[in-house]
Amino acid sequence: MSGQEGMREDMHLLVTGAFGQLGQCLADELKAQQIPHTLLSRQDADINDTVVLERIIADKAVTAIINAAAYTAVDKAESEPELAQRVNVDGVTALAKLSAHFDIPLLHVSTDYVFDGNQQRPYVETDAPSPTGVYGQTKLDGELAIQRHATKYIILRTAWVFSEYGNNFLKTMLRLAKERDTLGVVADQVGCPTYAGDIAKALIEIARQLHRSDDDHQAEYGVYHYAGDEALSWHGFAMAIFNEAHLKGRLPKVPTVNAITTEAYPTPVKRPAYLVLSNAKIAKAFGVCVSDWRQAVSNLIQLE
Ligand SMILES: NC(=O)C1=CN([C@@H]2O[C@H](COP(=O)(O)OP(=O)(O)OC[C@H]3O[C@@H](n4cnc5c(N)ncnc54)[C@H](O)[C@@H]3O)[C@@H](O)[C@H]2O)C=CC1
Repeated sequence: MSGQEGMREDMHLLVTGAFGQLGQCLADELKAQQIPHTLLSRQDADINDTVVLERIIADKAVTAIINAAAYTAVDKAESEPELAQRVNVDGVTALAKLSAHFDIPLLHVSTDYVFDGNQQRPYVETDAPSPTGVYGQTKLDGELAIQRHATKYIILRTAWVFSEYGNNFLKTMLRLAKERDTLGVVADQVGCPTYAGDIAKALIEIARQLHRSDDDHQAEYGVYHYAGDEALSWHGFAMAIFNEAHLKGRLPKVPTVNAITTEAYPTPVKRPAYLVLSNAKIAKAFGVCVSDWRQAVSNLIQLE
């Protein structure tokens, strides 16, 4: 557990799941912006542990919760649905109840996988969810639990998250490119790469705006989409990474990347074919910048 005190107004943000990919980007950003906060990893406090969380929220005078904790193993969830349910539904329900109890906003992160990807246009927040696997279903059930138990909430659905932390597509591709001359990458699934650092910035900016909003009725609580500003296939994403790494002198040779089909790369959960999230609602409500993922890729490769 760690925190910072007294740098800016009386806002104090509690981050759960603080040692995940997004959690670590939130930690970096909160420190950089000198915003008072408390970081809780799973070891510090399980999101199901209401008694511990209640004490921390009261002791620290927390003004909003940002939940970056989740069960995120999309395929594994098919064989351990109880575990996914415990975190993504039961734990999120506990946080929603705490949000209501303390009358503080809950900013929660959800996924594009609440949709089936069968639509031919970008998904807006009012499109009907239709998850294709256990992970997506538990994330949707978590959203519904928040809507049932809390009134001050932001549910931010995002997609294809990458960063300097944890395991993600960017890191996997850079590793594979150093090991192999030829790769096969799926070319018939389209989505929006999103830098976790940009999600962190967006969440903090929203928390700040909600905190400043004197009149709760003006606060734009609800469901939002937030994803990268340009959609492309995994194959296109891999090529963008390799070309940038090569340009920056971090990859001597761009490997041959064969475009393969979803059928040729079967996974326990069938991935959506076209899952593009519209950022229009969040841009209008909070004025946050969409994630410029190409810039983020370039910055991260520089750090390699
Ligand atoms: N990674 C991706 O591509 C995408 C992620 N998302 C969502 O973004 C959010 C953040 O994802 P990542 O940072 O990539 O995930 P991650 O798997 O890197 O981090 C999740 C963190 O939650 C913690 N956690 C798990 N169960 C917990 C519990 N019971 N109590 C407290 N902490 C617990 C884990 O220890 C881990 O540190 C999640 O809500 C995820 O569903 C949405 C779309 C795509």
